[in-house]
Amino acid sequence: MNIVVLTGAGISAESGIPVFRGADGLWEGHRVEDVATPEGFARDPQRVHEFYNRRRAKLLEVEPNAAHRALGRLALGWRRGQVTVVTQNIDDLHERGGSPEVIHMHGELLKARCTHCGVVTACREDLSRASICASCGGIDCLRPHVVWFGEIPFHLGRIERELDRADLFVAIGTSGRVYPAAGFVSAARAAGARTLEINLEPGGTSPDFMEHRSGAAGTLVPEWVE
Ligand SMILES: CC(C)NC(=O)[C@H](Cc1c[nH]c2ccccc12)NC(=O)[C@H](CCCC/N=C(/NCCC(=O)O)S[C@H]1O[C@H](COP(=O)(O)OP(=O)(O)OC[C@H]2O[C@@H](n3cnc4c(N)ncnc43)[C@H](O)[C@@H]2O)[C@@H](O)[C@H]1O)NC(=O)OCc1ccccc1
Ligand SMILES: [Zn+2]
Repeated sequence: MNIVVLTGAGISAESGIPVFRGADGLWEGHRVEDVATPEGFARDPQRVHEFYNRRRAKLLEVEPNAAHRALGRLALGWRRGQVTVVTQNIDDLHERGGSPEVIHMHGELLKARCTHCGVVTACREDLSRASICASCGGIDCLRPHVVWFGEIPFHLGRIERELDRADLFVAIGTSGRVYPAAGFVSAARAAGARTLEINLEPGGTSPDFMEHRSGAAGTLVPEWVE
């Protein structure tokens, strides 16, 4: 039985990472166009660096929660097939929670990419226009290694293959508003998978979920895994 798990900001909420939508959401006070698009970065790179520097500093302060750890146990203990964790999150809490392999379809906050030579490097400190690329020596050329709106997500081929052979698709803590991730449940269902949603909100985010469990991921995910 192959399981594909898709996670969103809701799985990291109980670790103290703000979600995107809603009061005190990440998008509060920031126009997506300004901080999460290539055009916004071209217009005002310093504003975008500050937006991601704050999130990076916050990430280094927080810990994975019971939901991250439960998925880590599942992936390490599952003998009846494959467990594939696909996340829209750019934090490293799945890895710190014990997940051996995580597909970051929207990139990773603790990595920077050079817009000159394309080299991706680890990044745990603030980025700015004065940052220097360790590979080509370029300056004012590093950007967060994340996928912005209008950019093609990473690993789509691999993800489509895993969705095709999934027997169970589980979405945890995602509002299902951003594509192509929001379309994965329909693809999995069309491939014959059972589909389960775990989300704080009662109403399902898509008619393609056969089962919906409403509650906090930190409580429901360990229950589901056990
Ligand atoms: C807004 C939307 C309509 N726009 C899109 O979908 C666009 C495409 C598009 C444009 N116009 C359209 C019109 C119609 C359809 C699509 C489009 N998509 C793109 O641009 C994508 C790129 C999108 C990626 C952008 N980058 C992100 N992140 C990285 C950066 C960063 O993080 O700064 S998106 C970012 O926002 C999304 C936020 O959603 P969630 O994670 O779900 O978070 P949210 O706050 O919304 O919800 C939290 C949920 O958790 C629940 N919850 C809260 N607490 C808990 C709790 N404790 N327990 C359980 N659940 C909980 C809540 O109830 C809630 O449901 C995530 O994807 C996240 O990664 N690229 C692309 O399409 O390229 C072409 C292409 C595509 C395929 C093939 C070829 C070409
Ligand atoms: Zn470079």
